Amino acid sequence: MAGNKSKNASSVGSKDQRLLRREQEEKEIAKLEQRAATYQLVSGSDRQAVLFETLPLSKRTREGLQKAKYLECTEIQRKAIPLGLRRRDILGAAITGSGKTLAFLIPLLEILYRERWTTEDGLGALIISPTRELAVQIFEVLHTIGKRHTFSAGLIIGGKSLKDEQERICRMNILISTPGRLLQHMNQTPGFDCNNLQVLVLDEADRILDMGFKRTINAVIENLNRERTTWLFSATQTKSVKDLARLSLRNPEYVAVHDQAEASTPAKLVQNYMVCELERKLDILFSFMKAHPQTKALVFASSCKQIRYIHEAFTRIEPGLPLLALHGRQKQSKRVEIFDQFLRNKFSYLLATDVAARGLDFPSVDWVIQLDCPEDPATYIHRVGRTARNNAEGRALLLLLPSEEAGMVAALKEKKVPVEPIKVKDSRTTSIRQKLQYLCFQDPEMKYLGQKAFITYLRSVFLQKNKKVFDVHALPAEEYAASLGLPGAPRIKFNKKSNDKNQDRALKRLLADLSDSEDEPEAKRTKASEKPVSKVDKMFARKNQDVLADHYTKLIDHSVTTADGTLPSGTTDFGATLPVVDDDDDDLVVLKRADHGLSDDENTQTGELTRRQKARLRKKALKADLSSKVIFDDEGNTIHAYDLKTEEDFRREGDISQQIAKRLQRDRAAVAERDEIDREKDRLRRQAQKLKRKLHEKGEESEGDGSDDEEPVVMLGGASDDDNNDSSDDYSRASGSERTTNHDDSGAESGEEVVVRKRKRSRSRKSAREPSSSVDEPPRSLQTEEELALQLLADI
Ligand SMILES: Nc1ncnc2c1ncn2[C@@H]1O[C@H](COP(=O)(O)OP(=O)(O)OP(=O)(O)O)[C@@H](O)[C@H]1O
Repeated sequence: MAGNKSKNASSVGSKDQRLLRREQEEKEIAKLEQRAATYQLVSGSDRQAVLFETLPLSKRTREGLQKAKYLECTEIQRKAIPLGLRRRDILGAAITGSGKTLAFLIPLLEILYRERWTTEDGLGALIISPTRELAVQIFEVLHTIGKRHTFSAGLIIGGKSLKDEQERICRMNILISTPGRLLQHMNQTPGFDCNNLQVLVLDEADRILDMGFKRTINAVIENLNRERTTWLFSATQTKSVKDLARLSLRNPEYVAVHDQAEASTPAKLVQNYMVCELERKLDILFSFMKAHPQTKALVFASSCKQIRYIHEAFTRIEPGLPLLALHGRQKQSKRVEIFDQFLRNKFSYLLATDVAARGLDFPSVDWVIQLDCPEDPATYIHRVGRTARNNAEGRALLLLLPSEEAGMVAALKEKKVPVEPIKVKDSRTTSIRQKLQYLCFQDPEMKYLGQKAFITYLRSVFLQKNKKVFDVHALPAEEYAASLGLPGAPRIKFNKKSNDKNQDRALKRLLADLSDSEDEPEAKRTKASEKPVSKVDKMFARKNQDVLADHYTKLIDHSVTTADGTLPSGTTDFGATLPVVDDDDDDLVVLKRADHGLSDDENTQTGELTRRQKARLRKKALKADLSSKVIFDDEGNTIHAYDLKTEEDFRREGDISQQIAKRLQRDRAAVAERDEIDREKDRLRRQAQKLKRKLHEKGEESEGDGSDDEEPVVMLGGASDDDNNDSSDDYSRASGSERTTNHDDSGAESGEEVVVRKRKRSRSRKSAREPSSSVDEPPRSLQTEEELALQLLADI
């Protein structure tokens, strides 16, 4: 009784507490609404450092920030948060590493809090990220600062079971997702409703809005309500009116922190470029790594295949190097593992494609090395932005080919990127060519990787739009191949018909294939889902290329031509070892059908006729003599099967009505005879089937007559020579196996052979149970009966 009393008292107490808390929160929300409006007025001209404490933020958010030791706003936060709190649409642009993530996460939490959002209200905020890794990172920041809030948040990035996600997704208040997976849920998850959405955030907005995601994002936006608030953030923000119209932004505020700044890259980032020949790139990279063992660096290359090759080769040459590799062709679990490892490592080199170029916040990266020229200044800015983050120092090195220097340096300067040239010290560069050659010679797998790296690099250069910077014909293919340790340059033929449209399509594919985030599903889904790798890739997926080489040499044209029909400079014919075959118009390489050197005339002279020639002869013969049925001999000569009788021939044979009567009589007799045969066949077939049934029953009986310790093993499969060899005979005989050949009803061998093996056969028991046949009819063995049945069936 007393216990009940105290229970009641405590439940009343907690109810009171809840009510009290609710009341306090209501008061807080009212105050926050008011302060947010006033704060905005004051903060416009305020250039002083701003503490999070002073912003009109809820107690829960402030506690989360304090716990994570975020005390003072960065500039983009100072400018964007107040606007966000007022639910204005925002276009936020600020240099890499300047804190854009908090600039949207804080107001997002606040808006939902002020809306008193609960699980029942469904999805309140949606953040879209171009890559899985970035989505994970945003989720972690949200988790850190939103700890005190009660919203449910989910990460939807693919690479996991769709079903598991489907179960959770409908309960989420905040979702962080990659575009493709999000659309998949919009299409496939019942009850996933985004109609109540309050805030939509596109992180790395220019990337999400570019052609790689265009159709996906358009489809996603169609599923969203228009009354939402939309925020776009990036270090290289889009100002395209078209993009903004697509998102139905309402009078957006453009918050650009570094617009007036001297540089569009972090102030403490030292940036250099080095001009070097293509064939020296790996030597330079290797020498750099040897000279800087205690460094945390990110190395960017254009394609997954290059990353794989360099990673594999360098770890074999110098096993002590702390090397990691990250690219979009890895499994999600592997990607997460590598990401975490690089995050934790103090000294390490991470070889990566552009999957790591945007947004990722690895702590204390000292160097960013760009082995291959980036696609454009925006990509450059994001790549180098992995270092010198949040006011820290950092260094960036860009390797440029002589043909790329003028165009790229000019483009970078135009985008306010202060990059200075430095020279390679030959004396400090070690050549690893011989080591790579040895590796490729020793291990076909390495050679195969090298060939793939070669092809994808050339392809990436060919597909680049900016032809002022990227000139595939200026590449020294043979020397580059040698620098990868290959015995020669794989032959590539560039398609003449490659126009702008084709180039666009190909570039889309390249984006999926090379820069390769699996979260760039559009390119994958548009074509790549049916065609996940190009024909070139498939070709190179063959590991026995050398075996095929001779054959393919005949199939391909030996004159390597380029788009303008000339030989690319420095390209040599190494096609025999590495034929590249592709007949897609928009693909980089095409197959030229082989001229087998066999002309019709030559063949005729040899006296052998091709099938086509025979067909032609037949056609000719038919045309020449349509009145007679002709058949053909092997050489295609016509033979008249029968000649038509003329009326005169017919009359000469006697009275016409008599001839007809005779003919009828003959036909009737033939029909009767045929009927008799059919009846007999029918009888035999029934008899055979009956016999077969009996046999079957007997067979089952004899199989089943073993004791419990009998263990039949049934193996099904086509008869092979091996089945007749000694060992298999031994096996079957010694173990008392019986071999029967299955036949179909027509008596033909079905090709399916059943070997029934019994480990133990109790002969005594079997004979005891076998029905004793009548005395005058000796018992027919299973085999004899079967043979009889088969004979009967064959007769039919
Ligand atoms: N107010 C702050 N005080 C201290 N550190 C902060 C603050 N805001 C952000 N940071 C830190 O700065 C780093 C960079 O932040 P963030 O990743 O948000 O940058 P970003 O602008 O989104 O970069 P990118 O353009 O590369 O995506 C992170 O490590 C983050 O924890």
